[in-house]
Amino acid sequence: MESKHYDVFVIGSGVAGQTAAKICAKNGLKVAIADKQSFGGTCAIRGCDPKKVILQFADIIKKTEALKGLGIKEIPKISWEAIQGFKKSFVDKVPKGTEENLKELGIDLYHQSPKFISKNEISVEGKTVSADKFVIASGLTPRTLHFEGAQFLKTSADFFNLKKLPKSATFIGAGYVGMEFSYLLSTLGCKVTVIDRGTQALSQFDAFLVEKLVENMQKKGVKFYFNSEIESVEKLRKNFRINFKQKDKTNSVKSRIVFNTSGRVPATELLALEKANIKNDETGIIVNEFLQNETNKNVYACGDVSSKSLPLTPLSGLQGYIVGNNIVKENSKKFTNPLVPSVVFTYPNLATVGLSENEAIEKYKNIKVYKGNATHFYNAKKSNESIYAYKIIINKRTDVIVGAHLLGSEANECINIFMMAINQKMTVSQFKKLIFTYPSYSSDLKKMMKNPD
Ligand SMILES: Cc1cc2nc3c(=O)[nH]c(=O)nc-3n(C[C@H](O)[C@H](O)[C@H](O)COP(=O)(O)OP(=O)(O)OC[C@H]3O[C@@H](n4cnc5c(N)ncnc54)[C@H](O)[C@@H]3O)c2cc1C
Ligand SMILES: NC(=O)c1ccc[n+]([C@@H]2O[C@H](COP(=O)([O-])OP(=O)(O)OC[C@H]3O[C@@H](n4cnc5c(N)ncnc54)[C@H](O)[C@@H]3O)[C@@H](O)[C@H]2O)c1
Repeated sequence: MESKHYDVFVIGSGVAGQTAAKICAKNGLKVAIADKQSFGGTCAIRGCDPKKVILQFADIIKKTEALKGLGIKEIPKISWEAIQGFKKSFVDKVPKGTEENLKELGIDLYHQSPKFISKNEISVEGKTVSADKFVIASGLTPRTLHFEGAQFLKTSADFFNLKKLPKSATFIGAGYVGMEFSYLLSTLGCKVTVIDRGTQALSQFDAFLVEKLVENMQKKGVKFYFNSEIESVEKLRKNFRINFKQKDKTNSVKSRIVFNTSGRVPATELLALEKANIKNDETGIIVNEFLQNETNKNVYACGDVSSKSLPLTPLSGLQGYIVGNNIVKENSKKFTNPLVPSVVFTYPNLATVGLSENEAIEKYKNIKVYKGNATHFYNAKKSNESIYAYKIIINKRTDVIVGAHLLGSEANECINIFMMAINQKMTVSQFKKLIFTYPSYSSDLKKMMKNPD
């Protein structure tokens, strides 16, 4: 077998792997990167970016629906084929652009999953390749479900390749992916069912706001089943029948397509980590504050696959940057959990940053909560929005803002203002002294902190 040696071998060409690889190459190291799929990673090809291209059409429908009869005569009709074509115009460029970019930096590319064969060797494309350092940045992959008929389930990656809009769809899992896609399909006219084993959708988000979002989707015809365990999926002539147990009651729904949106797990299965003594568990590759594996110090992990990650793009980029720097200048940077805002791109969006109400009680004991509906605010009224709500958490002793949770059409942008306020440890009175543009949604944030709950 042919053999080769690199200073750094990176597994995975998403934002985390690319960032680490580029830093190493720019600092004169001999670098290779392998991906088993098209180069570019989840966010750019099968995640955030193509999703946002498609979602904006659903958002336009929602906005115009609210203004129908108030100036809008007809709700725009969409062409799924044209939307997919527009989305493709972004996605199709990614693999070639990514590869060219990496090659220009002198990085060697491999198009296969490598397998570790020893602590510092892998086998890939028929070669034995050794390296001084390895970076594992292989991301997450959909969780495998184990009931009868699970082979019929589609994944989020399949969603992006739907040739036509299904008449009906079922989502197993009401997390980020299940909620964003069910909002999208239901708005475009598909009959949607969502089944989750938990007690609520989006368990990481504030229950008061999630309930409002779910109620709103229910009003638009989305059916939700919580506390439900799937028993089997049967293939019928045109449809699938999804059989599930809700508490002790057996139930079933039929739909044209069924998506597994039950979460994503670390993509490590193909790597034969045990051959290199790389400790991992269900949270991913176990790493220390330098994002270095403790059982094999020549291995770093960054992005979704690292045990210290939250699966969000900005965090993957940050971790890739830290790993790149720690390889170039031995362990010069520590990963300390930054404040990470997050948003579910339904309409309205659901956004969060900082502490939840319970976390704040645990940490500070005495807290103040500003909570309520903002549908009477001018911004909501002028767009005839029927859902706009908030919960903002304050440390009562210091008056410092410690958490913010927003449900509104511009929550995805407004949450960043709270991210900065929390980062700066701003008090409510300092926040209220700032001048914001008017009548912007950000100016509503000051109004939200008027009367504590
Ligand atoms: C549908 C969807 C929507 C999302 N929307 C958002 C959003 O709006 N905002 C946000 O912040 N985040 C979003 N995310 C999460 C975001 O996409 C990830 O956090 C981010 O892409 C992780 O980057 P990464 O580099 O760690 O991993 P990835 O981008 O997943 O890259 C990992 C790469 O490794 C490759 N790989 C895997 N196994 C192997 C192997 N054995 N050998 C070789 N290569 C391998 C994969 O093919 C992939 O290219 C979304 C995710 C999904 C699925
Ligand atoms: N807007 C965004 O930033 C965005 C969008 C999509 C994904 N993401 C990232 O990707 C990650 C994965 O998202 P996701 O939606 O795949 O997972 P998730 O963890 O957000 O949600 C999974 C849901 O499936 C349910 N579930 C699990 N097993 C089940 C079963 N057997 N039957 C029924 N329900 C089951 C869980 O209770 C949960 O509600 C997220 O954590 C997020 O960080 C982010």
